[in-house]
Amino acid sequence: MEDCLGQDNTGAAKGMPMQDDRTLAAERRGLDAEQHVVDGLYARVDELRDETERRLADVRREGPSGSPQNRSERDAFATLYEDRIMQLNAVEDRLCFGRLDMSDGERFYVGRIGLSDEEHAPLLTDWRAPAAQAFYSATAANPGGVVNRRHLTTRGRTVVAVEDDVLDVERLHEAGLDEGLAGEGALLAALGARRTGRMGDIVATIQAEQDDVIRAPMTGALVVQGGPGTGKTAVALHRAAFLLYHHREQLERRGVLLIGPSRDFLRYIDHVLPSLGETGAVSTTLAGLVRGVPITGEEADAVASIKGRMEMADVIKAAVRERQRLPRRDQEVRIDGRPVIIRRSDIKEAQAKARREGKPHNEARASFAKEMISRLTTQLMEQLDGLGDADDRRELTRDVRDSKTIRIALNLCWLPVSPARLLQDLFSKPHLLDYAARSFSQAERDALLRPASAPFTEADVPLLDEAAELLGDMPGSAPRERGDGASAEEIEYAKSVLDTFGGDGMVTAETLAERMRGSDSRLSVAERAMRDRTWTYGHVVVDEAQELSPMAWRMLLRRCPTRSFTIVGDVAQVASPAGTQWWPETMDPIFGETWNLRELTISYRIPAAVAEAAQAFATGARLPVSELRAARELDDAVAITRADGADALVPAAARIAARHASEMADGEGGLVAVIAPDAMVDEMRSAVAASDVEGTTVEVHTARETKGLEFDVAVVVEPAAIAARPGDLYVALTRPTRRLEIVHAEELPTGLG
Ligand SMILES: Nc1ncnc2c1ncn2[C@@H]1O[C@H](COP(=O)(O)OP(=O)(O)OP(=O)(O)O)[C@@H](O)[C@H]1O
Repeated sequence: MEDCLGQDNTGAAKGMPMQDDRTLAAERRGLDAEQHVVDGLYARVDELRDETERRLADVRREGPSGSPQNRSERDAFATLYEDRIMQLNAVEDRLCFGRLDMSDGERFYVGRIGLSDEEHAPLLTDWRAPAAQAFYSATAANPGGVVNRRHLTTRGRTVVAVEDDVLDVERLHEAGLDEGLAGEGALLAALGARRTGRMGDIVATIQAEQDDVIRAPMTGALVVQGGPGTGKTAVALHRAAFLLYHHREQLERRGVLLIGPSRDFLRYIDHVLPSLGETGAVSTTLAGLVRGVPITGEEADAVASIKGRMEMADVIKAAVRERQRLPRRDQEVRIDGRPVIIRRSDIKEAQAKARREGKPHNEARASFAKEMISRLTTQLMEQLDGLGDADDRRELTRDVRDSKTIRIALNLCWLPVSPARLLQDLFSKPHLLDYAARSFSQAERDALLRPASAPFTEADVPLLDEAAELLGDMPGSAPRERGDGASAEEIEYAKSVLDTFGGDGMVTAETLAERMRGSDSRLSVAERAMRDRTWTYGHVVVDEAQELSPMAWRMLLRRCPTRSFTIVGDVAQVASPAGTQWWPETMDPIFGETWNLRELTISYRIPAAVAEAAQAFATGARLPVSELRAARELDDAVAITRADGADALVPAAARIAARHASEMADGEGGLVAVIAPDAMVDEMRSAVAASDVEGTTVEVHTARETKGLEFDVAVVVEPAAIAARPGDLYVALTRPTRRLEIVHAEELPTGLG
């Protein structure tokens, strides 16, 4: 151990200059030694991949013959091997990124996945394993048995740098280690990298305050508040990977649901979990949970705000109940010339009976209809003066059921309806709104009114879901596949299969048993979950959670009755009128005592000067900002340009964007975003297209579209207009990793000057 302690990639302990040949030679030796280890690790991955590919080929070669049991067993194994190959491919980049030297002389390497040799001797420790925690949490003051923590930087399969944090001061007489940021060199290199438009994992440089969140227990709800760029999204994703690793049995069966604010955002993060070796999470937007209804409409904030209120649950309930109607009077109908009376009192009793069964409206309709048909048949039987037998009753039942008049009459009393239709009717018919939303003011009801043909909006999503819950499946729809799970016997069998063939920890016996059950069970958890609206997940991760309304939370709670949530957000960035400005106000009613708040305080995205400007604006606008320190200082990180009048604004912004784009095109490339007020976006797009630069993209966005995203350079146009919603401007100002350009014609908002 002695040879490499206290040396960084340049061979020197922190603070020690490397000057002479001896140091350089030691550095070379250090790199060579690590290269040797890393070569061994990649060789093991190759070996495992070859072996799995061989097994997959064997399974495929057997073809579709044999008993159904054999076939489904083979299918299950094929899926298993395919998953494993995918996992081994996904960990290729930066397979190993750290090494820990412990005070008892033990040494181990930390990487994306755990690896062991044929004799099961450990080669690489999974970053999520308890033994790897010290890599993220050890500090000089609290080394936890770590003498040295080494960061390995690799390019492809080559080790290009090593960097040491010496933590045992006694042994090495070394001091001056930073307690807040572990491995600053590796961290700063990661933070300074050009942005690609796709988020990468931070597994090699997770910081102590982030690690605390990632490894927190799974029970209850964990709310993580943090300013822009503090790594909330990164931490949420790494936490999902951590939980999947530690609670594999539970989570593999129920899955993890990840809710993001937009499709663009989901695309931005979609590499992260696979690169951590996890493919079991379902990522979607709230709207994505309501299938088959396009969400394309927009509406005023005031309307969205009303729709987000918890009282809307009662409105939807009343709207559904309104479909169970009582006729004003009895109605006489003739069946084969014989009279029967559809009595108001019978309908009332049959409805009450059907409701008592507790099924959703559409599903309970069958009970209502059955009861009514029985009562009407009894009326006909009575006309036979006691001479009718069971066969007569059966025949009369059929006559009643087949009568169109009766079907129409019963439908009017208990009308099956889809969630979309229910909402369309509710919001387009004033008398329905007056009935269902009677606790609302007249002005609120008027605000909710819209034409029946109006498209659905984001704020309708939780309402559609609420309606779907109360309505259930339409009569005649295909039965849902429920995740009832495999029987104990099937699980036992799967265990013995695993013992024989060796699953290599890739899959639990339960999952394998479910996959072996039949064709549909072979679908992944994600696929099954997405097909079944009533699917409940093992854990739910919510990003940009400050945007969710009380009705949206209600919708998510239904998907995780155990209330195991990771919730990340920033109340200062809230844009939705029904969102959260203060976590306790939203969380207390939902989670009671079972939620915890953690804060992240260091921004890894924005340079210090950008953080200062954004915080000054936010404080002036009285946004509920939390503490924010920037991990990096960069020169010239903020520039302000005053355009010569409103007409000069767009050309000025386009020129600045083009200048940065061309500078970047000369270097490593990168991303430039122009963030403009909604009304200026089209004009800005044409101006930018006209000054397009080869090889670099300049994107034009509204502030809201950039939520959660980041760019090397952000050109924020006319902040005063964006600041109509202060949270939007705060988001816009905090997107750049390198430089913030502010271009304005109007006065700048308070704090930005
Ligand atoms: N420990 C870390 N090591 C390296 N990079 C990090 C670390 N933590 C965060 N980052 C990087 O900082 C950037 C911001 O992270 P992230 O998007 O997760 O922040 P956020 O808190 O969700 O921001 P916002 O509130 O603006 O959505 C990302 O590029 C992320 O990869």
